[in-house]
Amino acid sequence: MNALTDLFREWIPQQRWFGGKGREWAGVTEDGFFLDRGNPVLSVHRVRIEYADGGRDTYLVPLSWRDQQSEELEHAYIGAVAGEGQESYAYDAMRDRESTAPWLIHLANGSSVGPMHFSPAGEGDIPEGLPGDIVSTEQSNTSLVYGQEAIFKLFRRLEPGLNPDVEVHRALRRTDNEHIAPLLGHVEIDDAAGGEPATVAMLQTFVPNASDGWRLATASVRDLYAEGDLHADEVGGDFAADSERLGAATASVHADMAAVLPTEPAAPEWYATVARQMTERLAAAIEVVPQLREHADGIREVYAAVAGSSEPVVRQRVHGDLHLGQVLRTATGWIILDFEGEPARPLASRRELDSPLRDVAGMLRSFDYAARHMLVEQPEDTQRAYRAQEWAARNRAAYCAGYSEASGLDPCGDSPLLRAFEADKAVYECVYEARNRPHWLMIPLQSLARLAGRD
Ligand SMILES: Nc1ncnc2c1ncn2[C@@H]1O[C@H](COP(=O)(O)OP(=O)(O)O)[C@@H](O)[C@H]1O
Ligand SMILES: O=P(O)(O)O[C@H]1O[C@H](CO)[C@@H](O[C@H]2O[C@H](CO)[C@@H](O)[C@H](O)[C@H]2O)[C@H](O)[C@H]1O
Repeated sequence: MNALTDLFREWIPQQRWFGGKGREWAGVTEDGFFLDRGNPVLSVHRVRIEYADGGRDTYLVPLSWRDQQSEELEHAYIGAVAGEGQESYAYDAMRDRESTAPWLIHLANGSSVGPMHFSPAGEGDIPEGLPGDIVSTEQSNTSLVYGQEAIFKLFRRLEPGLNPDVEVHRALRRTDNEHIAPLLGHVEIDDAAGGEPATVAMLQTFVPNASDGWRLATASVRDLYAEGDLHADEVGGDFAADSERLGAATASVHADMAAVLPTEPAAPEWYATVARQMTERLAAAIEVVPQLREHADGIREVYAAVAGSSEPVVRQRVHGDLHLGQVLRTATGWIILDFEGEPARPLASRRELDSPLRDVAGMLRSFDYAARHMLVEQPEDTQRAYRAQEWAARNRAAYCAGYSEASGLDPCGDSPLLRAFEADKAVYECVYEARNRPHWLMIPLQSLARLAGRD
């Protein structure tokens, strides 16, 4: 019979949200408590993993329990564990609709259950009583949608401190910004050793009838590829007007973040610090993606230009991982989601003040991705590569124009900082792709060749 930790050892590495793929496990321990003793029973487990490389992570895993195996729940089945006198069958509670209601009930009541504390953001706007359905585009976290009204995001990897997604959305509630989805509540868990609590989850208003930017942008790229003789501005699916509106939405959210959260003019030494941090990240990335070595000198030069720069920068809180998959287009405009920053970075660094150009660079990278991801299958098709370049250039320019019009600041002039942020993001993407989608690694690698001036 399995011990729970044996099940976790087998099951967790296969999960999309697990960020330690490829790392050997040296040990695993868990502690759990019951969040709901109804039928099914819902338990929550903190799973502490020690890696052979000396690193550690703690993941949060909610389980639902049945006395008998259920055919209907086969997709969520994890394994059998010896219980008191009989076996119990463990299921992934986020994929078991019948065990999704307690999260909202506890949030509406502002309960504390064991080490877990539920905090509603306002009065009476939590749709308790509805079951939640898992969002199929599961990424670093796991989300449940409750009846098109609210979306509950479970942060899988626990870190001490308030998650920036909760922190920023909570601050932005005061601004009524029309480009974000309002926060409805959040959940924290105490640290067993008496440290700061970790953020476990957040609940947000669900944005109905929306399409994400990645889907829309890639549909536009497909339209362009289908029309062999036309330019990006001549085909039906031109995306430039949307890119421009997206630029304006980004500027509006940046302005409100600066209004309600701290800001600070960059000190002269900030530029050198940023350049050093990016250089260090490159060195670490080369260990994971040796193909980066070929471009390393050029990239270091791009970073060195920042160290000597005096571009005026007011540092502020930023999104930190802005890309087309993080924005939703509704009938009236764009909504920006997911302010938790790059999931692989330590929380403290994701909460640091930064230049808003960090986000602009993220979105510019995303236009590049949208244009080029269909070249992965046809790397030799130079005509398509040319057209991809044309689409990316048109939409990047439109995004910058929208940002500039809304903020009065052109983010995309000849800026060493912007270029370096693009390179830094592409280095991050190389590591991300090598770990998650190796066949897409060529997308950021080719961009780095261009940014580093070798292509
Ligand atoms: N407020 C919302 N309204 C509608 N859909 C949402 C909302 N928040 C997130 N989503 C959907 O859920 C997906 C994952 O959400 P996201 O916050 O980006 O999680 P992750 O951190 O796992 O990437 C998004 O791509 C989006 O399609
Ligand atoms: O949405 P997440 O917070 O999980 O972000 C991670 O996954 C993204 C992939 O979905 C990754 O984004 C990269 O791929 C996108 C296309 O799928 C592309 O639009 C982005 O520009 C590119 O960076 C993101 O970097 C990662 O943090």
